[in-house]
Amino acid sequence: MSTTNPPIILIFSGKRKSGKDYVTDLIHKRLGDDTCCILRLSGPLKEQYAKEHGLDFSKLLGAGQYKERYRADMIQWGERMREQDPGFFCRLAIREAKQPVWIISDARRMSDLQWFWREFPQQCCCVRVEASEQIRLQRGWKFTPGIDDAESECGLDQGVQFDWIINNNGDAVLLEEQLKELFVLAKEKSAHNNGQQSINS
Ligand SMILES: Nc1ncnc2c1ncn2[C@@H]1O[C@H](COP(=O)(O)OP(=O)(O)OP(=O)(O)O)[C@@H](O)[C@H]1O
Ligand SMILES: C[C@@](O)(CCOP(=O)(O)O)CC(=O)O
Repeated sequence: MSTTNPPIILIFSGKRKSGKDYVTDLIHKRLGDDTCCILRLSGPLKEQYAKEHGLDFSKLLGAGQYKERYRADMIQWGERMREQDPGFFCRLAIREAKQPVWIISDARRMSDLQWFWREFPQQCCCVRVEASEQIRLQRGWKFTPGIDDAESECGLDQGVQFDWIINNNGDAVLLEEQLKELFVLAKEKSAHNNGQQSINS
């Protein structure tokens, strides 16, 4: 069962190898398991795709090259599912969430944001993770036509007013500095939520 009304949802997006997983893992570690959970829209997608194609789900979740071999096909497979039901992966991703702070680590499409805005109009905070092409190349990114110029990577390039833009070019001090306010906001919201829960109980 999920906490259907979390006080805050941080929705992260960013290009391949911008560091979405790195940054969201850092926030998660800092806030702790009781306060915060990471929800990946690609989690249920990869799980189902792995089952149907006899692949290693845990390797699809990792940061290595394995998932890149299947990325183009996974994108198309996921898009066919989304065409039938745009909220399909969003609903699956949040079903077990119990903590007050939800981190969606991988929004890619306007339809993902629209789903969260519609379901949770007061709680969504959109965060963009950015890194230069040079840094992304160093992290193993290679421009791939059909992926890096398609909706999966470019769907949120325009038309979104991000609440936060995090520069993640590898400077740990700068990253920490940028995350300070986010930590404060998340802690405030979760503390307020705990207060509300003890009033209601
Ligand atoms: N600030 C950082 N300092 C050191 N290493 C980093 C930093 N940010 C990202 N990395 C490393 O770069 C690689 C890519 O980062 P990550 O997997 O977080 O990117 P991503 O945006 O989630 O990529 P993808 O969309 O391909 O899943 C990882 O090996 C990660 O550890
Ligand atoms: C298939 C897909 O979910 C892969 C995402 O993998 P990752 O977040 O880059 O590890 C991308 C998409 O949904 O378009």
